[in-house]
Amino acid sequence: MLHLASKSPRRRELLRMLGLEFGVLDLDIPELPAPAEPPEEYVRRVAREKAGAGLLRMSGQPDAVVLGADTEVVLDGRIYGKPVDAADAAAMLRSLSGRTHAVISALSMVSAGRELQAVSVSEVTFAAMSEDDIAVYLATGEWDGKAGAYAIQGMAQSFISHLSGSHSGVMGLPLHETASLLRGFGLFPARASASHDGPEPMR
Ligand SMILES: Cc1cn([C@H]2C[C@H](O)[C@@H](COP(=O)(O)OP(=O)(O)OP(=O)(O)O)O2)c(=O)[nH]c1=O
Repeated sequence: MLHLASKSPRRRELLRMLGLEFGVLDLDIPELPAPAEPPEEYVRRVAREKAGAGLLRMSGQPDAVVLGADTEVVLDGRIYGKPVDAADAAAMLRSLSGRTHAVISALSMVSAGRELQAVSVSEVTFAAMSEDDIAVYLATGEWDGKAGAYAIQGMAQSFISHLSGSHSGVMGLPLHETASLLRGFGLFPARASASHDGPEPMR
């Protein structure tokens, strides 16, 4: 049985699109880069820690397969995680304004004795944002809980002028790579008996 080790409603919605049945594990994994830790290594490490903690939680079930994911925004080698408050979000948006940044999403899929990993890197270009634009965006609240203080699945599309890469990857769960890992575990495509409620609206 597949379990998604994530509190993120976006990851749940995206994984549902692949038509599999899965459980959800609510875990709290500390997210803090080590000094001088390269961004991609950090994102991989956190995804692996989430999956590993999920597997530990499922230790009574030897056939459990657990998926963990992590997403960070990276600009000039600096990692932008989830903003702590609106002022932090404003500072992030000012830094991203008028520039192209990377969004790195890492996946780790584990079972007892096996791990597969994948990484999706996308490039996102922001148009220049005025202080007014930033204030309007902050008022939507969309930035809360999102790496880099924006959500590509929402109003942020009004200032994203270019995306090169994976839309689902920027949202937190790159579905092409997820499907590849699931194939590696013999879980994709889903058997016809798996129920599929269909995608729900993005938030
Ligand atoms: C850049 C971007 C990020 N995000 C979200 C995806 C992730 O949920 C979040 C990055 O934080 P993460 O730490 O990757 O994930 P999370 O804390 O939300 O959930 P969990 O650790 O329990 O799996 O930012 C968007 O929804 N849209 C975007 O455009």
